Amino acid sequence: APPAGCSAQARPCFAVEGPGADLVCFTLSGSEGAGGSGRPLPRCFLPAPARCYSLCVPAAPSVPAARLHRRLRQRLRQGPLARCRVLGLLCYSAPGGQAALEKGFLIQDPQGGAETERALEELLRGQGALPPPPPLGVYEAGERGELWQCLWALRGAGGRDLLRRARVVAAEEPPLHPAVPGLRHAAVFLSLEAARSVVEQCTSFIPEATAVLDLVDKCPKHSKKGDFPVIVIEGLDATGKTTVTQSVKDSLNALLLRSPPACISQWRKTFDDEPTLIRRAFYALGNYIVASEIAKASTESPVVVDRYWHSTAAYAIATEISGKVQNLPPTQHEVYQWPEDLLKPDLVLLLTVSPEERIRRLQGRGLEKTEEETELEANSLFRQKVEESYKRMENPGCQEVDASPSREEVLRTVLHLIKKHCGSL
Ligand SMILES: Nc1ncnc2c1ncn2[C@@H]1O[C@H](COP(=O)(O)OP(=O)(O)O)[C@@H](O)[C@H]1O
Ligand SMILES: Nc1ccn([C@@H]2O[C@H](COP(=O)(O)OP(=O)(O)O)[C@@H](O)[C@H]2O)c(=O)n1
Repeated sequence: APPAGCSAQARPCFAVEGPGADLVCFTLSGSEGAGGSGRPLPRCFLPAPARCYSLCVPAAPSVPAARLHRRLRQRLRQGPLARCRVLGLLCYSAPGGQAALEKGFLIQDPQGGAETERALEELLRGQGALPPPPPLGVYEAGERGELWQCLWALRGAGGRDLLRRARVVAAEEPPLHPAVPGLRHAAVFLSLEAARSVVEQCTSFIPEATAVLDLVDKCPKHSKKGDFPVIVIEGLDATGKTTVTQSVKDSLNALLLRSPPACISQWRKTFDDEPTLIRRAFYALGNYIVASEIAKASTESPVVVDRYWHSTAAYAIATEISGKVQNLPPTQHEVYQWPEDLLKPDLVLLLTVSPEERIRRLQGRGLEKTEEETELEANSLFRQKVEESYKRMENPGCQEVDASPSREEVLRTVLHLIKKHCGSL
């Protein structure tokens, strides 16, 4: 009979987000003989003496859960745990299942030994009761080389209870990346209210959140565009957005705006240090503030905007969806749609350059790099996912401009496209 707590219906699947592009997937099987026969175990479980552990917290768009996940990630880099390798882990339902997504970590301890397990237990006990700390998954080899997961609930005072013991069996990669269904609530906010409510939950521990909300609430709702054209310039870092927006401003006598707007950019660092849920909500609200600036300015002159909604969505999607470009939500997915309550520009141009040219320009500029920019350089997959997400945006979509030629030529192309779409200026 299957061990207690492990029924066929409640069978979670796991995807390990390895450093490679693939999701390494496994599931749990109740009975010893069932499933997986002949298929190799997922390669993320290293052979003895190495040991593996797992921790998962709900991926529901909740501020406390998002902060618990981030706290655990930070703590897993410290003390005796620093010698472990930590990989991202997503726990999702088998096809047809109803379980909500959980996000966590697969912890590989290359040396094995009791110290790591003790440190993990201490770490979990130190997290307090709210939200409840996740159970600890411990993986151990059976007599015939098969692998078992023991799921332990830790008692606050010490000791632990076995929740279930189940065999680990290799599984197919799911047809859709497990993070895709939750994206719209966890990272891409499709209305002012959705983003606002996340930032509102942060006011008790991020004082700047109140200031951001005050600014947002001062903006007129549903700002309408004036009669002058509004042109947005998008693209990866160092593709020439600053250069192009400045020249377009001079050529058209336009007003130049940027997202996030100046009035909240002093708080960027604070929000960039927060988990995705909070960080992306901050940038989303920035766009609504910019919208009210665009509405006002476009009654008086053309407006050119350096980054806007498409940047917020594309970076959010690309950071949340691990692995290869094929893991992105399919075209026409809701996360590629413009929020209905956000002022739409007349034209969005996406500047693209080859990866080599972009790195040349980054080095030429010689400014300090943000963590995300460094990651972009190190991880060309991430760069490809940002660019592909930009290209999938709809209503309005992005019109691509090859920004590799000289500054003068790029400007000529951009002005030509503006003229074509927005008529005489
Ligand atoms: N068409 C171009 N050809 C060569 N270098 C360029 C061109 N456009 C911009 N640059 C240079 O590349 C670097 C990045 O450009 P920038 O406009 O700051 O990009 P972004 O605002 O997209 O980060 C700057 O040093 C800039 O002078
Ligand atoms: N509208 C915006 C603008 C920036 N961002 C975030 O800010 C980062 C890039 O901003 P940046 O100021 O470094 O961009 P550059 O203008 O320097 O190219 C992206 O990685 C996004 O995470 C956003 O989410 N939404």
